[in-house]
Amino acid sequence: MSKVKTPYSAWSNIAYSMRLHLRARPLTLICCAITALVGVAVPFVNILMPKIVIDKLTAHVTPGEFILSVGMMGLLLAALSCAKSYADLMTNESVGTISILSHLQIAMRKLLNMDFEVLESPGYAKLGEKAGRAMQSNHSPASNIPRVMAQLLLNLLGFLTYGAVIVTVHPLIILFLALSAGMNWLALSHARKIERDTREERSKLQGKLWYMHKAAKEPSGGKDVRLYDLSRLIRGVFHNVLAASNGKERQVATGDMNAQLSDALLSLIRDGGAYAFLIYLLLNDQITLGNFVLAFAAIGAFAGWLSGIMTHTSELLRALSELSDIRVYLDVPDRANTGPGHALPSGEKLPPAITLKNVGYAYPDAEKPTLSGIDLEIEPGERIAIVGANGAGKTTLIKLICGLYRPTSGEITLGGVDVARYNRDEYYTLLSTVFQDIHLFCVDIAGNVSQQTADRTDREKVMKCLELAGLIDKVNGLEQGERTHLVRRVHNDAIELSGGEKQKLALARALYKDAPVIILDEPTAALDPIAESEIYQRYAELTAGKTSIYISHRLASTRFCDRILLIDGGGIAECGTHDELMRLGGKYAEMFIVQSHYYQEGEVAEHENALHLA
Ligand SMILES: Nc1ncnc2c1ncn2[C@@H]1O[C@H](COP(=O)(O)OP(=O)(O)OP(=O)(O)O)[C@@H](O)[C@H]1O
Repeated sequence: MSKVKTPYSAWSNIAYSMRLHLRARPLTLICCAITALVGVAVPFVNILMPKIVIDKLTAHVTPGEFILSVGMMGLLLAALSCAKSYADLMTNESVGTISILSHLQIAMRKLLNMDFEVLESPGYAKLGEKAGRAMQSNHSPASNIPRVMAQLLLNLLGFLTYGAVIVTVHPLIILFLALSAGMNWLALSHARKIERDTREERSKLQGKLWYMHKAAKEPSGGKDVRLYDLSRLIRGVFHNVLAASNGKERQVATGDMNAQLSDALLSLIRDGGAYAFLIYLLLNDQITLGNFVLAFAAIGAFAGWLSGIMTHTSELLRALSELSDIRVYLDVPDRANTGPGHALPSGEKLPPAITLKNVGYAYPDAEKPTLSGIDLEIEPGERIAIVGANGAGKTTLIKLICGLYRPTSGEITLGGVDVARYNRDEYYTLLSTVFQDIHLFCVDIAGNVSQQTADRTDREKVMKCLELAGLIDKVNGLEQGERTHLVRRVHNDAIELSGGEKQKLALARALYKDAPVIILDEPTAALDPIAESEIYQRYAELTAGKTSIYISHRLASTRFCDRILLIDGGGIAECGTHDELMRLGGKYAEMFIVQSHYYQEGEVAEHENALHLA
């Protein structure tokens, strides 16, 4: 998948984030606004108190009036502090969590429904890693946009309020403060530029580190790591990537540190200068003592508001760019037709013909197509076998027929209609498939066969399919029978199936679906010879009244098909019945003869008879 340019403006990201929180919990946004408003009101009342006390004392007001005004201020302060605590608690607890859970929900929906071709592409996986880092922690900037905005608003309000106080004392002070703030902004911009420029590279390096960490946790790879003594090699690679990643992170941290240092230095000069000027004004009777106290406190806090504006602007920009990563990942468009489609052919006894016209397919970023110029007509009810060397393109071809891939050239039709015109999910109802990589779900055996909830599962049919697939003895031997859970990571009482048993379960699943087209990609590769032979003997029964497509490396097992296709050189190199291909004396005949040497003649003949009986 090619790199996607971010199509989202800062405003669009802000609106997106607000909508997300508004939909999930509007109260959180209200609390964010309270945090900003009260966050500035509390310190303001705090700095106003000494001025009021001094003004009242110097004005010699009555004790009653003094207690009333100070008491009112105290009450106001207490009420504001309570509101602030509540709002802070709400925003701290909710904002990150809401963002993560909402994104997880959107991602789940997307991942379960998106085009398989995109899901499988490494480009999309990388987008996912980048987005994952931004959306998985409730401390990540992207998860905290409303909070960062509230903090920015708080600092802006503080800046304006305190600025107004300072301006009323003397406008020159504010000018001086603003000038030094500008210089500070330049230092912070430089730090942010470093962060932005290194972002892509840092993300790639972190992706590699996480990939290696994830791979180290996989028991399947763990075998090879131990038996081939790979740990030193892997640690070496990991160490190099880690060093490169640390280098980049240090670059960013140095930029941040320089910005902080310059902030501290400038604050010192700025505040020192402003205080000196204020003392000069007081000594020359140009301001009252009350205003001196107020402005003195305001100048001290003003620096905090200024650096708050800069820090939170910078954080917001970073959060918005992280949010773009998340949105790019979640918004990858689907090409498949998920809306209303052409009506599926119905009423026919047999499934409709599947036709491939000059079909070609190149994997994303591949130098040359894996398949090209494929012309094929699969007749209704025909039994097709696909054979060929490793990597010839057999699985790719069936994924094209399944609609999991879209041809990069040519067209595939079902009943004369381009399959892209059917609604994707309706088209999938026509297919029962067993692929080489079998995925079991964390439900019971019956649910894994029916792919339905327990109340919608036909248990009798499940048992029948398990019997046809050769798994019934195993299931009957289990204490909980077909109600036994699978996937031990999820259920403590689950059982683990062997490779061959998984394959039988996948076949039972395909049989339960009972779709008009059955597609099997090496469905017996992990089966023992007796189980494999039983499947061959039942093949006619299993595929009766259906179109079937069957990939196998066991050439003897493909002889019971109506037609055998040999895939070679990116196309159909040979096509015909077993006898026709043997007479042709081409690659199929060569492969068959080589393979048959490993079987005793009698065994092959016996096998052949069994298949013809089926
Ligand atoms: N997801 C993918 N991305 C890129 N290239 C792929 C992908 N899947 C397969 N290929 C490439 O396409 C070619 C055909 O692969 P395919 O899986 O269709 O072969 P096959 O004939 O089924 O092989 P086997 O007999 O080993 O199962 C191979 O060279 C493989 O490297």
